[in-house]
Amino acid sequence: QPSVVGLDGKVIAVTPWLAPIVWEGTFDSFLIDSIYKQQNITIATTVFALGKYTQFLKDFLESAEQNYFVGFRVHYYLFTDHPEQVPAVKLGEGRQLTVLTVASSNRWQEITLRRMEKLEKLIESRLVNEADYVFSLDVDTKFYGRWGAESLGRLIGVIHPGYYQTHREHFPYERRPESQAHIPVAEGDYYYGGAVIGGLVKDVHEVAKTCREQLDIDAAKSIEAAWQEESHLNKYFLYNKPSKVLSPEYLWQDFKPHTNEVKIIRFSQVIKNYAAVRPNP
Ligand SMILES: CC(=O)N[C@H]1[C@@H](OP(=O)(O)OP(=O)(O)OC[C@H]2O[C@@H](n3ccc(=O)[nH]c3=O)[C@H](O)[C@@H]2O)O[C@H](CO)[C@H](O)[C@@H]1O
Ligand SMILES: [Mn+2]
Repeated sequence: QPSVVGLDGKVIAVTPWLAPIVWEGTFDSFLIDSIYKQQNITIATTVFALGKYTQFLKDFLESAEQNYFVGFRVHYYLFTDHPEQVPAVKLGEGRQLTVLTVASSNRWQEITLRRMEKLEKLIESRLVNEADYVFSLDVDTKFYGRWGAESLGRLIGVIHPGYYQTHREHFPYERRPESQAHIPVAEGDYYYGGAVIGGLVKDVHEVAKTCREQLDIDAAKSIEAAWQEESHLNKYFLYNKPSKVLSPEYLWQDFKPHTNEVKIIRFSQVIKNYAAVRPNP
């Protein structure tokens, strides 16, 4: 199992398959932005806000405008069942937001896992023509620090902040062999968070399509993986390694105390009252 933090307490900045792990101090932000700016790219960003999760949109969008790909062309695609609740947030130059209305659901598990299918279809219908890169992000989040072109690459996953020092036997992977998301106990590199998926449009399409197909096979057998699409994403990344891995700086949790290795918190899950925001327990 690859380490994320060494025995000396220093962070590890490369995976065993030679993909960078992005940490503060490993890149020159000005240089890396200027390289990608020359390519005149568009970064599509999908975000879902169904039911009571529309309450997270204002902070998500406002903090993204301050921190997320500042100076780049960013196109948010916002899926919601309450288009009237989308807040008016002033966007910077070159940035736009498209609201896409979707059906409501009374199960949070269904909402989160259906994102794969919606992402797959959106890429087919629009993103192939409208964007170069795409990120799918959780909405119950806030940006606190820079998130720029250092995060770009062919296929991007993020190390979940809750498990970066956990032995893989204890990762919450799906363990039932009947599920397509099954990962045996002696396998696994990292535990990736479902809150961030990114990369080239074509490569993210492959992730979304594969996970949607695997979710469908499970559903036909009435199996739902331990952490829904996150479990299927972890399975996908085990056999299709990300070309770049984002450190937990790119996915923190507000309730987690700061640690020495994480020098900057860039993106973090806000504290939420699950019972109050989700449609079902
Ligand atoms: C930090 C992290 O990696 N979080 C993952 C984790 O729990 P989380 O507790 O972060 O899941 P969550 O409740 O935030 O749901 C994921 C996302 O689905 C959307 N949503 C969900 C419920 C709802 O009523 N309305 C709505 O819009 C919303 O965009 C939300 O951000 O596991 C989930 C699958 O079980 C997802 O893989 C999440 O990405
Ligand atoms: Mn979340």
